[in-house]
Amino acid sequence: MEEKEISKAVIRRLPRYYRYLGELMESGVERISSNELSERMRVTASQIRQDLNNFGGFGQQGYGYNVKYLYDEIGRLLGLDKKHNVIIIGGGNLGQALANYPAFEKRGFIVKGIFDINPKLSGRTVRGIPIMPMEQMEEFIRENDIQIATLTLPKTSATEVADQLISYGVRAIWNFAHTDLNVPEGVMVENVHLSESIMRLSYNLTRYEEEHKSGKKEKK
Ligand SMILES: NC(=O)c1ccc[n+]([C@@H]2O[C@H](COP(=O)([O-])OP(=O)(O)OC[C@H]3O[C@@H](n4cnc5c(N)ncnc54)[C@H](O)[C@@H]3O)[C@@H](O)[C@H]2O)c1
Repeated sequence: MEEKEISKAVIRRLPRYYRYLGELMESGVERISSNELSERMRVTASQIRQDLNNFGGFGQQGYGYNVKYLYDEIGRLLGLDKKHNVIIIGGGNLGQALANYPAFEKRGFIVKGIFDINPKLSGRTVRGIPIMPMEQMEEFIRENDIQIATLTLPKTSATEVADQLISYGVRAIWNFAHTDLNVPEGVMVENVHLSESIMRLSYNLTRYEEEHKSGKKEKK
């Protein structure tokens, strides 16, 4: 299939489509209309049609979307049809929690190794994944075709370690350290901030409580 330029906003929504389509496939659904998908995903049907039209030729009037075809195509676009070798730098609480999560492997993200400066952690394993000293990182990256590096170390070391990773040929950084990294062109960074997510929840909760309070006042 020829691909046209897809907007960043659509790309951000693709993982969610992928998840829903995967669930539909698991429950044996072969075709779905934009209206049905809209109800499940709580997104307007017109948004779904607009988003999925980017891929062309999926929706047929009256037939809906072919779930498996769409799932495979979106998976291919997201690069999920290939395996990606991953390392984690910072084998503390968060690094170990990520290494302990087997679902990444199902999606093709294979955690090959964990690196940490703490010598007490060296030689340990997490779910069979070895924790190694930083001195071994360069050779490991070159020998194991590592594509993605996960940063779960303090922000004070993140920039320095990111620069090292880039010089060893890593092009994708999944950054959990609370700092913005300056990277050269051709290097991709995805920042994850769980605290921003809980702040959004807090905003919604606060707004609800405010509205609820004023609602009560009005009733009096
Ligand atoms: N982005 C998020 O949503 C999110 C959520 C939780 C924690 N964090 C951040 O992730 C980081 C890790 O959190 P944690 O709870 O796992 O902390 P932690 O202290 O349990 O683990 C950090 C690990 O990094 C190692 N380390 C320190 N400097 C290093 C270096 N230069 N090279 C390699 N390893 C090094 C330490 O030895 C330690 O094992 C912290 O910076 C924290 O603020 C981010």
